[in-house]
Amino acid sequence: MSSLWEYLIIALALLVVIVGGAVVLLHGRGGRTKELPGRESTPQGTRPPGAGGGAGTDDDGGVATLPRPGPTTVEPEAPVEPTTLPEPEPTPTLERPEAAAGRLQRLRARLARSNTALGKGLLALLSRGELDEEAWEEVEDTLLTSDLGVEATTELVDSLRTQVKVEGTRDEATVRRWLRSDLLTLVDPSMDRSVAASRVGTRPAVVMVVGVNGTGKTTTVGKLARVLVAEDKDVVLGAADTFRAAAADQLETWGARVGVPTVRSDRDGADPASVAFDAVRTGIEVEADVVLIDTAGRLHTKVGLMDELGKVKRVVEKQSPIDEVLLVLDATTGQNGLRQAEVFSEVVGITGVVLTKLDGTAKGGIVVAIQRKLGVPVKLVGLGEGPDDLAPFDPEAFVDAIVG
Ligand SMILES: Nc1nc2c(ncn2[C@@H]2O[C@H](COP(=O)(O)OP(=O)(O)OP(=O)(O)O)[C@@H](O)[C@H]2O)c(=O)[nH]1
Repeated sequence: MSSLWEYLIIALALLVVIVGGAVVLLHGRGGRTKELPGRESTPQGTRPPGAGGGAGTDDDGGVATLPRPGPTTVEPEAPVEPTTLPEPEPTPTLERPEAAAGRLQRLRARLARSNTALGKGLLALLSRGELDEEAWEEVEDTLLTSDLGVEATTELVDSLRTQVKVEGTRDEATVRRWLRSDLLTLVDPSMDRSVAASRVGTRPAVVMVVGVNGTGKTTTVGKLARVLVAEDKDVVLGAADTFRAAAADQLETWGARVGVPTVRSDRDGADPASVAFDAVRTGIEVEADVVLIDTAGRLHTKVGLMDELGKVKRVVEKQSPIDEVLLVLDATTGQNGLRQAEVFSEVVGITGVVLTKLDGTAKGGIVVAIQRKLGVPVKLVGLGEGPDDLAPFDPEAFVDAIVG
């Protein structure tokens, strides 16, 4: 009897060992999945947005079911492909911007398209048979609609009246000559229209670009960088428009196309003064020729925003003087542009004007009105949305485009 018990105990012990071994084996194969470093596990019951129910996941996010394998077929062995190295990443080719000189000649047609109407209208009026008071009033009206301003219009009409009286002849060629010469005097070719873009002693030149919303500031900074790169300048861009979310990206893209670095903050709404400060510091460190600072568009009537602009300027000046403050004005806004110019000038002291969107307006007379009001020259004009559609302002080419 006791030997029967002994056999039973031994058999039980063997059973325990066999079952235990089987459990350990099964667990070791399928119980744990190693997480790839850096891959995040998705909390149960949640799914990243846009992730569909792929293999292994049912649409309700419940129990995963794997697709059933079909009948096993033995595939013939695939021929071994010769190993090819991956194609090297192409080096981004930098664009070569068009030289600045002569751009206005190329863009003259765009200027002329809208402004020759003015020139033609004037020529037709002036060379017509009888120049009575009514005709002179028409000349005045035509000039006023071009945004030349009352003062400049009066001067021009007076001068033309005198010439008609003194010389008598009024054939078209003569009248065109008068008009060209008088307009040129008003536009004032003697003004210095160069943009400060060369190192001053041991530091880069610093240019700040300001203006109301949507006038084309960011675009202008990008285009100006191209003008300067074409002149072999080393440029650094500062994205101090931290208000409009896409402005820094937009500026960075402009810079990258011509190999120009952009200093920016990754945070929307960052302090624009500190970005501007960093940009100038970078410009000093990398020994750039010029630092161009883009600022957020702001209404000249908002005191708080104008104060902020004053602060940007003061903070930059703790590190380096600002050599140029360019006011970007949309030529199509007409007389309101003059008021903007006055206020910006009071707050940050404008040294030059960039007149954008001159391609879409017959109001070229604003050039004269602004220069007179502020005493600062129009230095650059925007004549389209193309990357090289910003040209140094050339008074002669401008007047020629008007009088034909
Ligand atoms: N036709 C034409 N369009 C221009 C010219 N300059 C700029 N633009 C366009 O004007 C629009 C506004 O330009 P942005 O550079 O974004 O203006 P911004 O002043 O930086 O705008 P905010 O940052 O909102 O103040 C864009 O669509 C430009 O392509 C120009 O000379 N001619």
